[in-house]
Amino acid sequence: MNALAATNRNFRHAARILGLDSKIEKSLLIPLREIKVECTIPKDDGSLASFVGFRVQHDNARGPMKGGIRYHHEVDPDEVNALAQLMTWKSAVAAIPYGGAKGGIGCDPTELSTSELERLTRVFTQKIHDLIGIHRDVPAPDMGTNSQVHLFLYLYIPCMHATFSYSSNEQTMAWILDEYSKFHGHSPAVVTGKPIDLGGSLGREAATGLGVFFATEALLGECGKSISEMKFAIQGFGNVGAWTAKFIHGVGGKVVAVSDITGAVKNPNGIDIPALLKHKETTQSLKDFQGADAMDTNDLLVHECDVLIPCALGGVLNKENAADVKAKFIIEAANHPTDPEADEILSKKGVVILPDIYANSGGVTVSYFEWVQNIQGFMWDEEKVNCELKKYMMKSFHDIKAMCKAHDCSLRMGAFTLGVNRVAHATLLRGWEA
Ligand SMILES: NC(=O)C1=CN([C@@H]2O[C@H](COP(=O)(O)OP(=O)(O)OC[C@H]3O[C@@H](n4cnc5c(N)ncnc54)[C@H](O)[C@@H]3O)[C@@H](O)[C@H]2O)C=CC1
Ligand SMILES: O=C(O)CCC(=O)C(=O)O
Repeated sequence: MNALAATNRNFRHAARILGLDSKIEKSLLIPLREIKVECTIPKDDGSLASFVGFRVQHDNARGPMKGGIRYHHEVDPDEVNALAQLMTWKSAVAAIPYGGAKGGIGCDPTELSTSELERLTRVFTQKIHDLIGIHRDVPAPDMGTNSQVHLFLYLYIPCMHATFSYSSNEQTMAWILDEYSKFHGHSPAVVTGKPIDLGGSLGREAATGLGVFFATEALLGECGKSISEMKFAIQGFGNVGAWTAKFIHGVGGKVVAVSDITGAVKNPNGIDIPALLKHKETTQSLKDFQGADAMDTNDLLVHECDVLIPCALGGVLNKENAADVKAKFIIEAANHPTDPEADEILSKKGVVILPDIYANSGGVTVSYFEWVQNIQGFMWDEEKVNCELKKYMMKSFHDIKAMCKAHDCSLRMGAFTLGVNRVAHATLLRGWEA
């Protein structure tokens, strides 16, 4: 089932549980605006290349629209539409004053040079700059816009030509900020997840992983268990996967398997995550890591473990593999990793699934803190950011549990009913339902 059909199905199920009026149900389902732009850039070899970019602005009843921008070869309008809708419910679940949006460009960022990526990002920003804005739509990082970009500074010193290399994880957001500011004046709050030197927030880089960690702790605690007694398998070792693994390893949780696009590794006694991070940083790959055995990447999702954390693509858990999943808990750090058919199979097996619109909401929550700091012109310290994040994650977990109790439903429907109800209420208060 495609991402949009799956998201719509979950929304309709929640609308039924809440007994929403059909007019308001329809108005919440249809996105406010769908933008499609062609971005043509000169490649480094002088040839021209065109890429299609999307920004879907789903809903703004609760505030400016908010959501990441993804660079991936599989980006398509339906998927961006689904991800934008998920952002609306996610912001509402987290109780932050935003609506939902998402963007993407159909490209393989690993095939583009740094200067080609910069040109592409700037052209995309030129095409959408009048439709985004501090109080309108605030982009952020997502898959492929988090990765390290290496910038080379050439510094000429007499008798010596020295090359200095600088790398940044937040470079894509810095380019968007710079390009947008050419049209509208310096506007740090137009984008979040940007470098600290340009007004980024301390703690934003780790925030989604830290939020996943707090969410996991809350769920396991509710079941009388703790992270330190559990075995984890993690799919994806980018921004979200790597930080999640680091936090889990930090409190004694055993990460027994990790995969990314380059391969997969396993160790039943637990992988040394700091060593794996160092290996990845040096080689850009999980291959040839000495502290674990190589395994087939396709086996990661069905690997022997207590807790499975997908941190990469959508739709990875489906009717083909759901019956073989060994984990008792699934924490959805990725967006829509579980399609509805898999959801049904896993639920019948008694697997507890913590849904994406709660589990990965740490990223957008700290994006909100970043936006607030930019608007206030006052920077928080990292301890304040992390303490506030914990408070938000705990509060929404309890709010979701209350919905589950009230409607006798799964955690996914608890989160969906919580989010949809808050957006429906804001819509009614504004008088938009007609
Ligand atoms: N970055 C953020 O703040 C947030 C991200 N998310 C979601 O988390 C997921 C991951 O995002 P990021 O970590 O930011 O992206 P990223 O680009 O930093 O990392 C993605 C990771 O997935 C791996 N990957 C790609 N295809 C794979 C495959 N077929 N098998 C195994 N691994 C594969 C990549 O190698 C990389 O390690 C996405 O679903 C994203 O929408 C959700 C909330 C916030
Ligand atoms: O940080 C943000 O504003 C949005 C992050 C995002 O795209 C997501 O939660 O899926």
